[in-house]
Amino acid sequence: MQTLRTDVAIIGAGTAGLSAYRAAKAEGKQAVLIEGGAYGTTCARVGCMPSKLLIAAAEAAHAVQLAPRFGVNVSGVEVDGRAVMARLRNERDRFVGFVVDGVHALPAADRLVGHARFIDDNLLQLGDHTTLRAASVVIATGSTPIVPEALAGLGDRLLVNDDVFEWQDLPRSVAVVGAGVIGLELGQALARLGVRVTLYGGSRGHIGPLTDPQVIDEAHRVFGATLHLEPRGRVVSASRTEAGVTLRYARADGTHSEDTFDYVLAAAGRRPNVAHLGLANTSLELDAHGVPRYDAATLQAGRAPVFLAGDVNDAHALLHEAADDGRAAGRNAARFPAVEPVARRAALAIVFSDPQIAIVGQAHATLEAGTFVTGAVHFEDQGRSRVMLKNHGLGHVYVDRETRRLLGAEWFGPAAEHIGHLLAWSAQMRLSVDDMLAMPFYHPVIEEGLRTALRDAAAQL
Ligand SMILES: Cc1cc2nc3c(=O)[nH]c(=O)nc-3n(C[C@H](O)[C@H](O)[C@H](O)COP(=O)(O)OP(=O)(O)OC[C@H]3O[C@@H](n4cnc5c(N)ncnc54)[C@H](O)[C@@H]3O)c2cc1C
Ligand SMILES: NC(=O)c1ccc[n+]([C@@H]2O[C@H](COP(=O)([O-])OP(=O)(O)OC[C@H]3O[C@@H](n4cnc5c(N)ncnc54)[C@H](O)[C@@H]3O)[C@@H](O)[C@H]2O)c1
Repeated sequence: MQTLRTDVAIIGAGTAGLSAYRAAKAEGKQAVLIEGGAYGTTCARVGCMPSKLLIAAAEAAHAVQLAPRFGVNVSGVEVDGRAVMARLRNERDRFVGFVVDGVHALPAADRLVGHARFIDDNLLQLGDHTTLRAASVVIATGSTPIVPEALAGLGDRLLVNDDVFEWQDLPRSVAVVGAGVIGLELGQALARLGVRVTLYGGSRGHIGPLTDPQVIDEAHRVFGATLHLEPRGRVVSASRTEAGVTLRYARADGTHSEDTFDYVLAAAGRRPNVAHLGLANTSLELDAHGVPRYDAATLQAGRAPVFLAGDVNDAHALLHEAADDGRAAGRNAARFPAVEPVARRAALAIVFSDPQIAIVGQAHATLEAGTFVTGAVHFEDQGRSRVMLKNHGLGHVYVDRETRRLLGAEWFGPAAEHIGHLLAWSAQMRLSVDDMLAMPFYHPVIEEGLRTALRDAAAQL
């Protein structure tokens, strides 16, 4: 057993960990990066990038299916599942390769391999080969998919996102359990690639990250028109049969459905990776999920020299937030005990479904009733969206009654990934609805839909 010392130990070489390592080094401190699994990050290996590659293939298939509605007839179109998955894996491996090369370029002494667990607040054990004493520690261990109890026991018929991206071919049918972000993105993409998909929502009827009841209703209606969506209910049982998995679902209205699929994909949320960290050996106070209580402004756990960055802190679970967290946690860990609050960017989350979803600034559920007005745009008759046969969705902007400032938005419509950025930049610049309406709007563009929503809000003030 070797014993090492460092200023900052970082557990997890994902996006948050890599960013924490660079920040600690930039402060002139010693830092080591500990990885217990494969290098390459969740985002590149089994998250953002492979999911967007699957969606890109699905969009290509969908564009062909839509072509006759423009008067463009196509014949003999088929989805070659093996080719779809081969491109996905090749491109994914390329992205992963860049990350792995970056890690290998770090000084060898700064890279430790092994599963880390705490012996006390400042002492870590790595596998059975190393103990590491650190003046401070950044926990950046990411998260793991949650498998609902009803799906336990399905063996190799149960999938999580990681498994999908290793497929050699597309299966015939998949039940997707959970209509959150992953469920929507992967469920819709698979359906568009010809896989028979049913998307099973949970008991509260959530869809994606939406919290605004009107936008949720519209999303249920629009997705329900093209996807087999069971919006609200509960999976009562799932059992292996010769044909695959038979799933029984109790709808909120008291009726039941039963269907058989090749596979079930668990997309019911993710939990922070804290279970095997030996946190009981530390002085840290843990919440009900076993996650150390920490200060959201400094990312410090209590008064200990321990910081939480990325998915493990259970706050945002987004790539850019993990990178920002890592930077802040790495810097504060290096400067400990002189920790400082971190300036955050305006909140922005995007779902790459079709239509896309963007949540900006304050989500509807976090706003205080009576303090804001809602400006709306319905996309059915929005000019450019209609031209492109993308005229589905509903966008809501929330504007403060007193200051007339943009507070947030829940946007479900075409090009929401771009509109979401305009909205997030406006929210961060603390623009008022009047400032935003004074900006240029070209014709004919989808941004004119944003202007409609802003005008609607302004008219109510
Ligand atoms: C399917 C999917 C699609 C996504 N799409 C998007 C998207 O489009 N846009 C977006 O912004 N976000 C997306 N995300 C979310 C994004 O991928 C995550 O928020 C981000 O990757 C989290 O980074 P992280 O550094 O916290 O965790 P990770 O990258 O998971 O890094 C954690 C690392 O810690 C290691 N580790 C864990 N425990 C230990 C231990 N005890 N000792 C040593 N090492 C340990 C793990 O092996 C891992 O390498 C997606 C996620 C998924 C699953
Ligand atoms: N485009 C992106 O940025 C992107 C893409 C994928 C994932 N992510 C990140 O990864 C996180 C995890 O994604 P996720 O989709 O797993 O989680 P999620 O929290 O977005 O969605 C999980 C959904 O499953 C439902 N659910 C829970 N238990 C259930 C059950 N037993 N049966 C049916 N439904 C159930 C929940 O109500 C919720 O709607 C996201 O919150 C997001 O931050 C981001």
